[in-house]
Amino acid sequence: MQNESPTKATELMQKAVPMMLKLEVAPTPYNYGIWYEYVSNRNQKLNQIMDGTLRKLGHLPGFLSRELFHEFLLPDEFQQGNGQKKKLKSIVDSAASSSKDMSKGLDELNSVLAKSRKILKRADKEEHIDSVINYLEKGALVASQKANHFNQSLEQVHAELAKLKAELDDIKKQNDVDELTQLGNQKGFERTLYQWLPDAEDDISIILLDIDNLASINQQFGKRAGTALIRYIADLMKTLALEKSVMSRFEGGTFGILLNEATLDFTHRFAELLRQQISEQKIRYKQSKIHMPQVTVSVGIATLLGQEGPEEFLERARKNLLRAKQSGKNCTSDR
Ligand SMILES: Nc1nc2c(ncn2[C@@H]2O[C@H](COP(=O)(O)OP(=O)(O)OP(=O)(O)O)[C@@H](O)[C@H]2O)c(=O)[nH]1
Repeated sequence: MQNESPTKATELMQKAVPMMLKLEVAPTPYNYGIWYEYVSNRNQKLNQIMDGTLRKLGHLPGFLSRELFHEFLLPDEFQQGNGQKKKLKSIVDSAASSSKDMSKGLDELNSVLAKSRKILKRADKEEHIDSVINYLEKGALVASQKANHFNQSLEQVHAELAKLKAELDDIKKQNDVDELTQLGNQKGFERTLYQWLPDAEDDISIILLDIDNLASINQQFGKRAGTALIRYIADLMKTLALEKSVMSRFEGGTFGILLNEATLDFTHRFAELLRQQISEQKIRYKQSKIHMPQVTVSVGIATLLGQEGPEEFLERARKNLLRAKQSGKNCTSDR
C-alpha cells in the first residue's frame, strides 16, 4: 500500500467499497487491502490475476485474497514476521471494521430510499410528503455521520501507515548495515545499485577490494586478528569516503564501493589511492610491538557501459578483481 494523501485514500475507498458490495466481497482485512490496491490500478499483475479469477470463477476465494495480499501488499520486511506485521494487521483490521460500518450505513440509506419511494407512490396528502421528507432527512443524516466517521478513520489509517512506513525505512537502513564494520552490507550495496542505475549516465563505477591472503593471516595470527584486520581496513576506508559513494563489506575481506558521477579514470586513481594507503599501514599485532607483515589488497574496478544491467556490471568488476589476484595481487585491474 502506498503513502496516499487522505483525499486520495478516501477517493480510492469510495471506489473500492461499492465494488466490493456489488460483488458481495466479505469485508475482511485482506479483501479491503487488495480491493483498495485494485482500484488504484497501479499493480498490473495483481489486477490481471484478480480480473482473470473473477472471469473464471465469478468471485475471489478467501485463500486467494490472502495469498494476493501477502504477495503484492506486504513488503519483504513484513514477511519476515516482525512486529510491524502485527501493527499493519491492526491498522487493516480497524480500517476493515469502519468500511463494514460504512457499508452498513449505505445499506440502511438504500432501505430508507426504497421505503420512501414506496410511500411516495401512495402519498396523496401533504402530511404524507412531510413525513417522507423527515424520514429521508433522518436517513441521510445517519448515512452522512457514518461517512464522516469513515473519512476520519481513513485519515487515521493514513497517518498510522505513514508512521509505519517511517519505522520500516529505519529497519531497512539497519538491515543494510554490516555489523562487523558498520559499513553497508552487500544487500544495501545492491539495493543502491538498482536505485541509481535507471537515472545513471555512464558515470557510475564499482570498486571491489579484497584483502590478500586473509586465510593465511588467519592461520598465522588467529582468526580474531584477521577479523580485527577487516575492521581496521574498513575504518581506514571510512576516512577516505567520498560524497556520492557507498562503501560496503560483502563478506570476509571483500569490500564494495559504489561511486556516482565517477569516470573510469577517476575511479582508477581513487582505487589506487586506497590500495597504496592500505599497503603502507604498519599494523601491530594485538597492540604489541610485533608488526604484521605488509597487508595488501587487490582491486577490480568497472565503470558502467551503455545499457549494461546491474548484474553484468557487478560481474565485470568481479572479473577484474580476479584478474588483479591472478596478476600477482596488490594491484588494480580495470580490464
Ligand atoms: N578472520 C576472519 N576471516 C574470515 C571472515 N570471513 C571469512 N574469513 C576467511 O577469509 C578467508 C578468505 O579466503 P580466500 O577467499 O581463499 O582468500 P585469501 O586467503 O584472502 O586469498 P586471496 O583472496 O586469493 O588473496 C577464508 O579463510 C575465510 O574463512 C571473518 O569475518 N573474519
